[in-house]
Order: sequence, then C-alpha cells, then structure tokens
Amino acid sequence: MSAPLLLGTRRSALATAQSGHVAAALTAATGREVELVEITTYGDVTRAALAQIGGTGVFVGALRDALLRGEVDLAVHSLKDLPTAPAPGIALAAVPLREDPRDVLVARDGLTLAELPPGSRIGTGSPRRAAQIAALGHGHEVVAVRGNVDTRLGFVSSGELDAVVLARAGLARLGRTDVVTETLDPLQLLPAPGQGALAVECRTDDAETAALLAALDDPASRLAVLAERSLLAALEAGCSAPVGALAELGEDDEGRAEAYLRAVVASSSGDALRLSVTGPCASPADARALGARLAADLLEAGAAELAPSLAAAGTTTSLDPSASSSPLPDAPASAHLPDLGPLTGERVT
Ligand SMILES: NCc1[nH]cc(CCC(=O)O)c1CC(=O)O
Repeated sequence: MSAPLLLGTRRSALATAQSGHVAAALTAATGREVELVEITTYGDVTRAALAQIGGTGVFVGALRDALLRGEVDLAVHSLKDLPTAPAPGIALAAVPLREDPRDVLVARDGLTLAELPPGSRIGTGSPRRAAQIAALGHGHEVVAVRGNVDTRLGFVSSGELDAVVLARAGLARLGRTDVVTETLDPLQLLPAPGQGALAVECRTDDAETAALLAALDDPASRLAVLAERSLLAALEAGCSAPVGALAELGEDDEGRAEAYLRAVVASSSGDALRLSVTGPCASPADARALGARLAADLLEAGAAELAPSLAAAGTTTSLDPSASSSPLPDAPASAHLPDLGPLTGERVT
C-alpha cells in the first residue's frame, strides 16, 4: 500500500467542499487514498477588504508554499482566484470538468434583477459584478460586502440587503442552489475568467503525483479557461479587475473545435465595453491566440481608457500570443492529456 496523498486546503466551507470533491474523484480514478490537510491563509484571518491585501492571490500563496515545502502533494484552488503570473515550481496538473460558470442572484422574495426596484441594495465585493450591474441601468445601489458564502447569504435573509450576487458553482458545490432566485444570463453579467473551474496543482518535479492527477483533467475545460485567462493576462488585469470573460467551445461546419469567446471591460461609472470573437480552439496555442486577439480588439476599442486599472495595457499588448506571458502554467510534461472529448453545452443550464 502506498501512503495517502496529502491535499492542502483552506478551511472555508467552499474550499473544503471543493477539496473533498477532488479527493473523492482522485480516489475513484486511481485507487489512491487522499488525506485533507488544512492550511490557514492570511486571507482567512484578516477582515481587511480583499483589494487592500492584494486580491485573492493571498489565498493561493499559502497553499503553494505548503506544496513547495513538501508538506502536501497537491492543492486545489478556484481557478478564477489564481493570479495570471506563472508560479515557479508549480504545475497545473488538472483542470477538472468545469461547473456552470455563471453568476446568480439571491434576492429577497424570489425576485429577479429586473424585478428589483430602483434603489435596491445589491451586495458584491467584485468590481466586475458591481460595474456590470451598474451598466444594466436598473438604478440599483451596489454595496461592497465580503465574507464567505454563508455570511453573504445572511445579508439577504436578515433584510440588510435586497440581494447578493454569487458564483453558481460555489453554491452548487455547497449544495445550496435552492437559494438562487435568478441565474444571470452572460448577456447581462459575464462571469470572471475561469469561474466555475478548479485548478489542481502539484510540484513541477513531482512526476508521480502529476501522472495521477492527469486522470482528472478535462481538456475542453482547460482550453476554455486558457482562452479566458489569456485575455485577462493580455489586458494586464488581475483577478479583481472589472473584466468578465466566457469561452464556449463547439465545432465549426467541418467539425473542427472552435470557441466563442466573449468579454466585457466595465467602468465603475456604468459604462461597459463588450466584444466577442470566434476562432479555432483545438490546442493551447489556439486558445491563447483567441484570448490575445480579443484583448487587442478591446484595447483598440478603448478598454484602457474605460478602466484605467488596466495599467499601460495599450502599449504592451501584441497580437502575437507568444509575446504575452503564460496565464496558466502548462501541464507537466509527464501528464498525458487525452484528446478533446465531446464538447458539452449541457453543464451551462
Ligand atoms: N471570489 C471568491 C470565490 N472564488 C471562487 C468562488 C466560487 C467558485 C468558482 O467560481 O469556481 C467564489 C465565490 C463567489 O464568487 O461567489
């Protein structure tokens, strides 16, 4: 019997649910036992606003440190929380089948966004969500909130807020989709790049764990999030930037893999710039090129002027995808990634 694999996880209910899900899938696929190891991160112990402590990257750093020190063999993150900069020594060993990437509304009295009267107070800590809600023009007031999923839901049940906006995937993993009053169409609210996907990481030099984790990889999900995050990286925008993106995979008339990539850059004053591209998406190079192309289109249309936090983006972005840094680490060379499976539209229900 080999020793159990050690999976580093944050202690929050969502992190534990995600880690438990990956642990069970890994045991089912490989027969190896997996043990969860709780890691406390700075983001878990401070009450400062996320934007002040450097964004969601703070959650990721502590898990990666534990991985690099050899205290754990793998770590599971919400992929949308990963910084776009590559992490030396860390491999993205698997992107499991993505959950529904959309945002949802949890509102009082079963209301939808359009039914909430002007002046309604909607809670979110995300500049991307805040800006897109403002851009819809319903006259809602966006209130900055933070805290875990239960805390946010509590603001609505207590009557303190009229609604909150959350990722559907997080609620699904917690078994709480019963509280959803509207699943928001990406035409109204584009999700964060990578939303709904998990990232399973191991050390670059740990070929044994990488080979086991490859069993969990869903190549179509990996390509979709790679296109979305290539766009984010080319805009030089971090995970708290007002940028939404969604890649949907399908086939062209000749049966070749292609992707429809949409993105929005929003300003806090309620302007939003939306563009989309469709192009081949059969390989990581294709996915990167698609993201870079849409980023260049957005910049040409004035994205940097609209959202000045996209620092100096206009001067450095190039149409050449190899010119931008890799927004997702490559799979370890030892991991065999199967061909693109059937491309589902189904999980977006
Ligand atoms: N920002 C925190 C965060 N990171 C990942 C999720 C949900 C799960 C996911 O998107 O994969 C959430 C909560 C939320 O945005 O509602």
